[in-house]
Amino acid sequence: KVRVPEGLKNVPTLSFVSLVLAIFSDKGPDNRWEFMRKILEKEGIGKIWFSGEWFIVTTDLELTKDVFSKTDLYPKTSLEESYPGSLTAYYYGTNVVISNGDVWKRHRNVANPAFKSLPMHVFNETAVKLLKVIEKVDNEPIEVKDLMHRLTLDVLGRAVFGFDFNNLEDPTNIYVTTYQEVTAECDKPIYFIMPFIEYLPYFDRTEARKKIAKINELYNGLIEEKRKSMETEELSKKINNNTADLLECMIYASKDPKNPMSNEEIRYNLAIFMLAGHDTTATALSTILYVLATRKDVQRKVRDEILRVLGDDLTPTIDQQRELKYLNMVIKENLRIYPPVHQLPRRESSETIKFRNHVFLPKTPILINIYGIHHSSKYWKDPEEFIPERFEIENDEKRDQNIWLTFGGGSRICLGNNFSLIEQRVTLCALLRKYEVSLPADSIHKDKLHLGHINGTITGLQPLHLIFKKRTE
Ligand code: HEM
Repeated sequence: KVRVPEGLKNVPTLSFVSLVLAIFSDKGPDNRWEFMRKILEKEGIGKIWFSGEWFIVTTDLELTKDVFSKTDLYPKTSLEESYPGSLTAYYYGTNVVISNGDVWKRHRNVANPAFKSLPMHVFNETAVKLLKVIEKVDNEPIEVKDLMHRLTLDVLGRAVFGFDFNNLEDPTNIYVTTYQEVTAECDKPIYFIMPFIEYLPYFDRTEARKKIAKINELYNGLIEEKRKSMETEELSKKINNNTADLLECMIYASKDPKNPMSNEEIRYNLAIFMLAGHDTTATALSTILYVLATRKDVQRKVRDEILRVLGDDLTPTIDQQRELKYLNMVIKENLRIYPPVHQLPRRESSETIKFRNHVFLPKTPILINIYGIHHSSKYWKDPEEFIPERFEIENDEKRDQNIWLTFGGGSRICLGNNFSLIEQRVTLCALLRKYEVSLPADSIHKDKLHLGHINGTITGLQPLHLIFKKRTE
């Protein structure tokens, strides 16, 4: 498979060695963009050899729009097809993120109502817990990447299936550590670069499978319990008074004979919601705190707005969130400059496709490079500058909507975008009201923020210490 297919011969080649070095030295998407920029800004498309196949990497908007609108022509690749019998396929199975056609529609129909009414009390209460943790280390550097992961795991556990991981107060409890071990094992890059090694006895992942069994036991128990509550009408009551968690909403929606869903399918969706919502929002919150710590003028302006809109409240209502116009622009610009999903999960052509003077044979893998689109000088003026005003309504409306792809696009757009935005706003309001944020003078990030590698889609971050100094109001 190393031989280049005829139709891709005239697509410029991107460096496989640079990519592997970037992955193993824990470099972020900014580093990859550096070695891809020249080709992608000029051609909009490049090819790279990876895990035994030639991939198309693109920042071209025409191709991107096609991928979003012609989902039958560019379906996602199932985990079982990409990595048959792998640990990742075993844990995440078929779910709303990785499925196509009628199967995807059924999953989306069941998951969709769950994201319509979000549990504000979970966001608010977790923000208060966060403040208590920070209070204990007042005015000393605290590692924010880990702290934000603890926060987002707690929020997800409670909002998705009513389970408190309690990671903020007790980061060493067995559910937290098992969950972290499972996700760390699933993300190990070596199994993506050389998927075949998973089948060699030396690399056997039996221990990891046992850990997955433990997490699955938790999920299965909760699913069973909630199915039972459907029989007693308890679940209907929760749905009617908007206190159901996402799992309860899914179980309720799967009552519809048009969208049946087995316990196993629901479990795969729980696993993928945790994946989709955990590192992503933690990265978003960490990078925005860095931005606020290093741009005191922005921090001051955001805080002034929060104090004006919220009055004496600690956390904002949904109506108040709409009024936080400057904060919303800062959030959007942060998500442009540091997109937590730097590359969309792989699609592949379902038939032969002609694109310009190239030919993609069926099953050609295609990756949309979000980081590249967000940082391309073809689409953005001064792309490396942090300018929240880009998102003032009049500027935002004039722009092609496909150049800000933080949450993807088309019918596969992120289901949890509001979930994450609300979580970010609530957390930031509580933090900025109470604390001044700054970067220690000796920080490794003093010249620029050093991103990192989590996996092929999600952006990581090097440890980031920030100082939270209590404000005197
Ligand atoms: C800053 C935070 C987040 C970012 C940047 C993000 C980004 C994305 C992106 C780019 C996609 C499109 C994937 C594709 O087209 O292949 C997506 C899909 C999805 N996201 Fe998010 N996401 C975030 C938070 C969340 C949260 C909190 C949840 C759930 C609790 C969630 C659930 C989903 C689901 C279920 C899909 C699949 C939608 C579908 O295919 O129908 N996301 N997300």
